[in-house]
Amino acid sequence: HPPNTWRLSWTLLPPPDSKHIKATLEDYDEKEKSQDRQEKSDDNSVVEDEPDIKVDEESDDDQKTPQATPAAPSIAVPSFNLDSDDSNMPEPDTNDTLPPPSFPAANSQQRAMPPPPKPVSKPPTTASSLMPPPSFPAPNSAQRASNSSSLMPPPSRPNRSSLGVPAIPARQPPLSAAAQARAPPPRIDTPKSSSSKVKLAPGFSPLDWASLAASKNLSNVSSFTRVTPSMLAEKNGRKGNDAWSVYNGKVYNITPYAPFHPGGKGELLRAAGKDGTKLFMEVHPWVNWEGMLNSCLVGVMVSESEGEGLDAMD
Ligand code: HEM
Repeated sequence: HPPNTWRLSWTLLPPPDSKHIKATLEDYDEKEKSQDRQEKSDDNSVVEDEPDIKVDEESDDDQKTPQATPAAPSIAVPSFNLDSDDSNMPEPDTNDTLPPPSFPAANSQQRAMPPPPKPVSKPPTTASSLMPPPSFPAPNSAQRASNSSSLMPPPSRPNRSSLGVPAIPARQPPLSAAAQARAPPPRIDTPKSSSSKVKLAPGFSPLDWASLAASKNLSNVSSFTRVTPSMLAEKNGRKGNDAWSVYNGKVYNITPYAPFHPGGKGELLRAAGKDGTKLFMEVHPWVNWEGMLNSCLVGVMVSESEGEGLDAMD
């Protein structure tokens, strides 16, 4: 870095003086000529002196760009010299001074390696340099030169049927507008209500039945009865007779309950005069018939002989 005083000396330079510049230039030319003569005499060469090109300095003196000349600074500028014997500066110990480090290190392997090979051909600088990179493996690679069968094809998709997955039916091409107009409207299957409940008449709701059944005995028999199959068959709800049904061995008079049956009177009377346990359990095994029909209990189912015997005993 130049000393800061340089900047100062430039600012303190006197204004350019054409006479001073001219004198300096002439002095410089004289010195150069004397040097040339000295060199030529030393070489003993036969080369003739080059003709001096004379420039009419007087004519275009005013048009020349003023040149600055070194001038002595008006103030004392301290000078520094690395070679100077400065007692204030610490003397470098030449024994401890190491040569500047070089890279790579002298004992490294990298230094022993040969320089990288120079590219054979210059990289293209035209539009071809914008081409996509070469495919992999390279066309001249050993991998490509070897048997191409070593490159396995991608695995095929597993057969859906082998995985136990039902095959998806192929899509049909969309119908044209005319075909759509001719075609019947798409059938939208509304989910059929699985309920077969009937609309009960007012005053025949389950709550109405509960209150009625709790109020009185609806069996229409004077006492607990042993019902034989022949007796049961007569109570089928026809000809003004009550309808009796057997559920799990117990005989119930189902006639008072018929208008309250959510599944309808007809459904209930299918079991009239019979054992309705199987039908009942097929439709609604969760229904607690014992609690609902307690007031309708007639008796228990007995065999024909048992009924007779009991009657005889009575
Ligand atoms: C005395 C005996 C019976 C009693 C106490 C009884 C009672 C009931 C009750 C409480 C329901 C409503 C069930 C619910 O909402 O989940 C019902 C529904 C029904 N019951 Fe009975 N039932 C009897 C006998 C029968 C018999 C013998 C049949 C048929 C042969 C039958 C056919 C039906 C049907 C079809 C429904 C409509 C089920 C539905 O769609 O939700 N019931 N019954």
